[in-house]
Amino acid sequence: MEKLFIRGGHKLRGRVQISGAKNSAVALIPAAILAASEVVLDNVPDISDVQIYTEILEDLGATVVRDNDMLRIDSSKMVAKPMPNGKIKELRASYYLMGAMLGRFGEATIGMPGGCNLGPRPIDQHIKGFEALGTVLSHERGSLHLEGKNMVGTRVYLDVVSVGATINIMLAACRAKGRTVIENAAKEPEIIDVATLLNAMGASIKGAGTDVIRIDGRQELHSCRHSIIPDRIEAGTYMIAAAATGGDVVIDNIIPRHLESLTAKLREMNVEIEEEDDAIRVRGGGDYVGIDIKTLPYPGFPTDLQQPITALLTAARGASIVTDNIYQARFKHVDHLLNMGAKIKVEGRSAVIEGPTSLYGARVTATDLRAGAALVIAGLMTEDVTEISGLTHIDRGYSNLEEKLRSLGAEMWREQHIQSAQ
Ligand SMILES: CC(=O)N[C@H]1[C@@H](OP(=O)(O)OP(=O)(O)OC[C@H]2O[C@@H](n3ccc(=O)[nH]c3=O)[C@H](O)[C@@H]2O)O[C@H](CO)[C@@H](O)[C@@H]1O
Ligand SMILES: C=C(OP(=O)(O)O)C(=O)O
Repeated sequence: MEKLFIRGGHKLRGRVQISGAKNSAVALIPAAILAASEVVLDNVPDISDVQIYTEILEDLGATVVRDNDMLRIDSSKMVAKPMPNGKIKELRASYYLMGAMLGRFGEATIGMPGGCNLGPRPIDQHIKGFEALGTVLSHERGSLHLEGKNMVGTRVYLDVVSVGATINIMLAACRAKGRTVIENAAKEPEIIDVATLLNAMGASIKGAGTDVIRIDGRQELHSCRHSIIPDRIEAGTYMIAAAATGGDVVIDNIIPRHLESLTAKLREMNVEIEEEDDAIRVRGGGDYVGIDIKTLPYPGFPTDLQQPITALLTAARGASIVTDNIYQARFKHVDHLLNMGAKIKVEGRSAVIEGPTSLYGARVTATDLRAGAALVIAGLMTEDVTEISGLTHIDRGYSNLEEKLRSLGAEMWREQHIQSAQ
């Protein structure tokens, strides 16, 4: 088992380059199979979710070649084999193979997706969309079988604003006959990125980024090359880390507009922020005041930054209340922050943070991806050593985390530990 050690007490300084977005990459890779020819993606992050996705496509007969941050996906020899659990369970975004395989082959047999355990994560809205398009669903030995050889465009109203359902329905609808309209669609930048790729492949998608998306189905999609948008959650994590250490960091290769909700909240706390065209400079170290945060679908405050900002709020004067309106159980990081000296109470969907407290090093575990990010930030805030296990979660979503943080002055290293037999 690998562990990450962080010796805190260093102010982060310098510039950091943000990688391509995880939540785009894991949708664009399956989207690429809608063309039975080569699709090239640039700015692909070096994260385990991408690696596992690559292996899933290879298991299905595709050829995937990685060259630094470029990925060539040739799915011309791909076949519609069943995809039982195993790798499918290792990430959330494997659910996109439902829409993508339906679009490409008119059928899919797939196990249930995994991803971070944040409380219930149903996929009823994905299913609602597939059924509305004329897909017939059945259960086969723990897998879901979708049969949709004659999908016909239709109107789908999402009862819950869902990133995954919006993208999944878009993927299937690209190959359905006629027009599909998704109402109450999610508006996240990653959805625009997927629509941009699909349109470059010959699809006709209008309205991505608004809550009504219109898709006119096409018989065939073709090759193209596409560069993935910057990861706003990775960028936000570095912004918070810069503020948390009282540092001075320029976060490069980003779209500042995608981070407006975080920028506004950091300013409210008294963090100094300057926006440039494709960069943000964060200068910390002032007298931070406690604030309230409510997570919401985009353009609201992202749930994926709720855990990292909770670590920072331990340094703010007074009480802060962080409410997660998207996931009811996204508070597993709190117990570990308590072990590091934080004063936090979880009440229902909210965490109430009393500050300022001085955090100290402890042995903690990343229970999920952004819990891991919160603990890394907390570790940077201490004056001593923090030992973090559960690194497979962190590796799902952060490209070269240690390398990037070390280049900003952090002191951190990984060690292999043999697990003792109990
Ligand atoms: C791979 C990926 O892109 N993951 C992101 C995606 O997850 P994911 O696509 O799973 O999240 P959704 O936007 O679908 O979920 C939003 C809310 O809707 C609920 N829901 C969702 C679908 C459904 O069929 N029924 C239903 O009730 C979920 O339980 C949740 O409460 O968006 C989340 C919300 O921004 C982010 O935290 C994740 O990082
Ligand atoms: C929840 C997340 O990821 P996933 O949906 O892939 O589990 C995340 O990126 O914070």
